[in-house]
Amino acid sequence: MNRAEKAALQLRAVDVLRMLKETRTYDELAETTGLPAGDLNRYVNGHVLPGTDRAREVVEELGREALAKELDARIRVDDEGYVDNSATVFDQPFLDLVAPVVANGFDFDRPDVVLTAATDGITLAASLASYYGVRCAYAKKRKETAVEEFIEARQRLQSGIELTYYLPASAIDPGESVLVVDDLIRSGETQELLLDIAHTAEADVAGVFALIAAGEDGIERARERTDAPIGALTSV
Ligand SMILES: O=P(O)(O)OC[C@H]1O[C@H](OP(=O)(O)OP(=O)(O)O)[C@H](O)[C@@H]1O
Repeated sequence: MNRAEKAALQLRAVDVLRMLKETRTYDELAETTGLPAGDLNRYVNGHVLPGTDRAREVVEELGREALAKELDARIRVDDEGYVDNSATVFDQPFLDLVAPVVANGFDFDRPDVVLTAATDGITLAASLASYYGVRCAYAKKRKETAVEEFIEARQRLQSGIELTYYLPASAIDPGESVLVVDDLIRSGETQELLLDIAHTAEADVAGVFALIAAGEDGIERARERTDAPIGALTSV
């Protein structure tokens, strides 16, 4: 890890501690983290930065657990099992906290491009791309007028409807590494289309990530398509 990466990790740990502090006293935060309340006070107030080892623990362990809990609290599932996660995908600061936890807590290699599908995956993909310092690309269900060349991926869904996603061909270069992300994975049809796009672009897949896995089908479907690591922050 170079100096800039260390500093980024330390600052992310402070972000996670600040989020946890919102609903806790310093004594409670000390209990949650196992760190002395005095140190926590200095971190949260920005007087001192946690060391790299502490920062990593906070981001990878506590951060992941705390964010998964926060995510669970925000998800609404209706009577038919459909998930409303607008409280999450509209909250860019929250997703900015998720990004380092995903980048450090799962086995994804740093990608060249973070790829998602419009619409709801975009804010998560943007946070991750910004964290890694790489491009964010999103496939759309319609062709953008001024773009000449597209990569297309088409599939007949279980419902019988045909779904096509289009990505400008210039968005991914052959040999680049792509992290495929989305807010939700349910049937895995969308992830499969995104993996098809990555394949057509002759890109490598760094991993597949969803904030929420609704059931196991989607994860299993993605697993059939790639050997890359696959993960979700929480499942319903
Ligand atoms: O695993 P799957 O069964 O493919 O479901 C997951 C997809 O469904 C939702 O998108 P949707 O198609 O509703 O489009 P939207 O993001 O524009 O709402 C969600 O954002 C995922 O992309």
